[in-house]
Amino acid sequence: MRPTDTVSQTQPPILVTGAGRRVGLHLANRLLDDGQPVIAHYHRESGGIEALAARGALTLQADLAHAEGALALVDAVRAQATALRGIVHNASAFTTTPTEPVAAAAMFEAFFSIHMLAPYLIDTGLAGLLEAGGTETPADIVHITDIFAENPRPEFDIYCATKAGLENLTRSLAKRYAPKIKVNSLQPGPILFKDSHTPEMRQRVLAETPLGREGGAEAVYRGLRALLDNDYMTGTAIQVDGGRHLAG
Ligand SMILES: NC(=O)C1=CN([C@@H]2O[C@H](COP(=O)(O)OP(=O)(O)OC[C@H]3O[C@@H](n4cnc5c(N)ncnc54)[C@H](OP(=O)(O)O)[C@@H]3O)[C@@H](O)[C@H]2O)C=CC1
Ligand SMILES: Nc1nc2c(c(=O)[nH]1)N=C([C@H](O)[C@@H](O)CO)CN2
Repeated sequence: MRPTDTVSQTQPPILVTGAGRRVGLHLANRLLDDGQPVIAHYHRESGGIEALAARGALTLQADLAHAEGALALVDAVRAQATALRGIVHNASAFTTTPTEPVAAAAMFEAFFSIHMLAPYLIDTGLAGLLEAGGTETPADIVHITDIFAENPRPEFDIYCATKAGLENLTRSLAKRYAPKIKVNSLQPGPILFKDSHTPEMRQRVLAETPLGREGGAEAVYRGLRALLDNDYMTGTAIQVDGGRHLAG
């Protein structure tokens, strides 16, 4: 754990996990653009995380593939902040399931930890800071899942199953923490392809997407804003997918 700065006292910060690159980095930067203090969790060092620190974000490293990493992150946040405006669970791993059983088992343990156990330990461990925000507006927990949590793709069965578990935790924690904390999920679709996606793979995905294009990280930020700015939503999900969930 390496805190690199103190947290601004203007208003309670929002913790964003997996903020070192891609969507998580974009969410952290856009929250800072909006004057919202940020605690940026990261896994591996990156230029993006250094830039967030230079913008005043508190940056904290943790490997969420193990419970100890999540528990250490909770301790580090509690040592640096007396209240939180929100938590955005963006950290995730994404790959097809190996055919070899031992490798599949190891992946299941890691994906269960990253997608379910770490969010659960962080949400329950930091609920007191969320409730200490001191305003009438409920604090926010946002779980970033996937449209395929509802209708899985078998080649990604472990990824989809653990994301589905996070969806279910969204509803349990929404019941548990109301009215002081809202708990909702964002279900992205084709937001940002990886370099490993071939042109054929991209074309196949976009052919199943009514709006016909990649959404981009800003589409996820607009979904996050919709949840943060609405004090009458909890236990629900917003699909940010260009309509791909309609593909069946
Ligand atoms: N991109 C897309 O089209 C879609 C994305 N989503 C979801 O949106 C979110 C953001 O997507 P995207 O930016 O593409 O995700 P990425 O896979 O590019 O990044 C996820 C983040 O999680 C971090 N992470 C991975 N493993 C660990 C670990 N063991 N401990 C802690 N952090 C870890 C990564 O850090 P590092 O790289 O340093 O390991 C990275 O910062 C994810 O939850 C994803 O499942 C859902 C559907 C579509
Ligand atoms: N953690 C991640 N989850 C997902 C990613 C990703 O890059 N990282 N990407 C996808 C796919 O691009 C999919 O949405 C389009 O085929 C899904 N989840």
